Amino acid sequence: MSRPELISTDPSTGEEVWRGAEASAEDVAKAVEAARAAQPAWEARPLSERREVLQRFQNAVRDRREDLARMISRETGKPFWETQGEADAVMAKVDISMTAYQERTGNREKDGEHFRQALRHRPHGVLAVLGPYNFPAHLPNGHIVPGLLAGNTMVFKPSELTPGTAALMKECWDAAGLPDGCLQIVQGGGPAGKALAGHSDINGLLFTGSAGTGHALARQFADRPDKILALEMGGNNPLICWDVRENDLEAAAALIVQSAFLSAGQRCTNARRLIVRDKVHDEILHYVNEIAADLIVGAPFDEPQPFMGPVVSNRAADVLQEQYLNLVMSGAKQIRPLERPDADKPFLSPAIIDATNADRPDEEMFGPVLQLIRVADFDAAVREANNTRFGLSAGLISDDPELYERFRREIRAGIVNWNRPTNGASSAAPFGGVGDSGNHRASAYYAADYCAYPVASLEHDRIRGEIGVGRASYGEKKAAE
Ligand SMILES: NC(=O)C1=CN([C@@H]2O[C@H](COP(=O)(O)OP(=O)(O)OC[C@H]3O[C@@H](n4cnc5c(N)ncnc54)[C@H](O)[C@@H]3O)[C@@H](O)[C@H]2O)C=CC1
Ligand SMILES: O=C(O)CCC(=O)N[C@@H](CCC(=O)O)C(=O)O
Repeated sequence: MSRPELISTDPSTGEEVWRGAEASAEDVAKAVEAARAAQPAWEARPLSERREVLQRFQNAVRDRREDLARMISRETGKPFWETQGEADAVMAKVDISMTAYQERTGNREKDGEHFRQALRHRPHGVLAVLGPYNFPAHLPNGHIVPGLLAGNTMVFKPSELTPGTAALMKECWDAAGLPDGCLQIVQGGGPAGKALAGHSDINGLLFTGSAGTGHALARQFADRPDKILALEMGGNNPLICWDVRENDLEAAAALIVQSAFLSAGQRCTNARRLIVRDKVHDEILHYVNEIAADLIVGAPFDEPQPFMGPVVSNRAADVLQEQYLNLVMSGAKQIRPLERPDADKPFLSPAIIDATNADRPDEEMFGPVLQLIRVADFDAAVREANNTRFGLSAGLISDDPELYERFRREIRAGIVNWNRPTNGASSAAPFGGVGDSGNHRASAYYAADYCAYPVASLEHDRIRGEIGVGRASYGEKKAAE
């Protein structure tokens, strides 16, 4: 029986980018079976050999850096300057994961008087990875590299919007000599993801995507405490701007614009809510508006390069327009409207809306919309910042270090920044959130933790056994000594 086709298209032109077959449930089962068959030999290889494969993968990505960046730009619409950065992040992940593996999950032995204590780590076995579209190479790679390094084999289902990027990454692994079966790609959307997540022979699932899908997966895994489930989900991220000196206003506005509109607002770490002191910060708004008006929105390979491209699809643009309209209808005031110059294309302008007196649903608006919220004092600002079921990233822009001390202590989020954008997190630090942003299995530097489990041992080279207190002859033995 022929399989349904999966086609990815360039959001900025509508042109076809990649075409292939969508995996059926049987294909998913075969992929898991192949990964299972390959796992013991991969784990048995010395760590040095697994590291060499990873380093060859890094070289293969270096050789194809531009191809990879082009493919990501074509499938997502992200500007070429940005996707070259994503290709670099893919390469950088290898060294960072090797350091993290040693530091977080390395082996240790300690000799005592009566026995040796050892701590070693073992891979879980076969791990499934479900990837998002917005960083289709870097984020799944952030699970795959540490997973393979720890000795797992992996089955990766990329986003249905970015199959070509996953296929190209696989070519890099093949060029690196990763043994057959160690990384299986299954292409498809929700149904393929469900089949993979529900397969009885995976040992765990590493997910990056929306909170809605993450909740569905948590329900699917509810009765499987034996399987590892790492959920990296979205946010409704706050950025407080407070007590900024006159001279710093323009710089503050640049931080706000970058936080809100980088990647056309399609980063989980983008600021969604800008919280300011009632009336006082109108100058900031003036600068934010001025910079936002100056941002180039364009196709990925345009010259000069755009600041941001389209959102990923017409469907995504429709959803955002609807969410925006709902805010307007519920009382929000437009400061910069959300515009879509061509109704058949998903290019959106950066939008700012005063939502202070609106009914604001605590949902992630995954696009270039920044909601302004005015409050009376800093207590109210922090309360508003924490007024969300999510807790991924949060930022404070202020010249006052004491305010930052308070903010850092009182805010609930996994990424908390001061006078830096809310996005652009480092892979050399843990990356994850609280609330509906994750399930306490931070990724990036801490990905090593969910890719292996600890085994603690008490050991002796020779057999030494004795029953002491409680054995009838113990007293006599003691007396004889
Ligand atoms: N916390 C983090 O590290 C990050 C979170 N994200 C979040 O990801 C979202 C954007 O990515 P999307 O691709 O739109 O997310 P999504 O949740 O729609 O899809 C993610 C993956 O799950 C699959 N999937 C969808 N429904 C499924 C189901 N019922 N069962 C199994 N698999 C299913 C998709 O095919 C895709 O591979 C945003 O919410 C963003 O905040 C994105 C990047 C980083
Ligand atoms: O996973 C890592 O290595 C670091 C985290 C990271 O790259 N975060 C990015 C965006 C991820 C996203 O929003 O999709 C960032 O903080 O900008």
